[in-house]
Amino acid sequence: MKHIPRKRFGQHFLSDRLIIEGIVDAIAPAPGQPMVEIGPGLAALTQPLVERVGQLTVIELDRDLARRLREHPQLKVIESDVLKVDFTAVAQDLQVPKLRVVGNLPYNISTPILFHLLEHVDVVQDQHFMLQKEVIDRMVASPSTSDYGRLSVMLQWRYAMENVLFVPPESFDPPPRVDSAVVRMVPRETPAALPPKLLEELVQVAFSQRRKLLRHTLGRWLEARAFAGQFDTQRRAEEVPVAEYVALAQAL
Ligand SMILES: C[S@@+](CC[C@H](N)C(=O)[O-])C[C@H]1O[C@@H](n2cnc3c(N)ncnc32)[C@H](O)[C@@H]1O
Repeated sequence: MKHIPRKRFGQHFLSDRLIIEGIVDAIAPAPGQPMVEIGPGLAALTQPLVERVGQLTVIELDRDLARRLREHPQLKVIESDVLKVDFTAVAQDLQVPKLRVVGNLPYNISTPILFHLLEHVDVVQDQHFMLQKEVIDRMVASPSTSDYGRLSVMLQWRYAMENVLFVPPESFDPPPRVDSAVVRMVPRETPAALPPKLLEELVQVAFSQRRKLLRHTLGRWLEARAFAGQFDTQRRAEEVPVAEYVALAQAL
């Protein structure tokens, strides 16, 4: 039976064969690799991926799609909201130290998914995600650009990232209203040790009023914490490189 795409699940199914091949090539799956796909949908990526890896774990929220996927003998289907999936437990179940995570993500929850996976970064080998191009622009942005913000700092601290493929709306059925792209995210091997929640709070305060100088926002926050170190607050949040935010969080 034909599946009617559900808007509330962000269902835009890939239909362009060349783009699908391009994404699979960018992922470069190899036999036996432990891989997890988020939101397999109608299996546009799932099928070529599983042909190369042999076995694949997929996470799908839509009950009808999950039922179809369960008929595939090489798939292990987790029928769940991805935000509730414990990726560390998935790696333990598969008895592997690290997972490769891939997916054409539902765009309405792409940022929460990225932050959820950040909590499980220790069991991730790499991530390849299709997202709104505008979100990827923010993820990989450099300081002193309008795209540079909370997402850039929180992710660049922990991952090396690159935009690997542009994907136009016509590549999907139904087409989304925005351009898309594929990002490769590789966890950094020796990240600075610090509590992520502290960095998150600091960065949120810094970017709360991005047009103002930091002395009005972060400066006050640092004063309240009796911070006695050196940090130039005569700048705007977007002028501060990731390494300086990380060093400040470490000094607190
Ligand atoms: C953009 S579609 C991609 C479908 C397919 N991978 C493709 O490329 O054609 C997003 C998929 O994620 C699923 N999905 C939406 N919200 C989800 C959630 N919270 N957890 C897991 N899967 C979800 C949708 O049902 C849909 O299959």
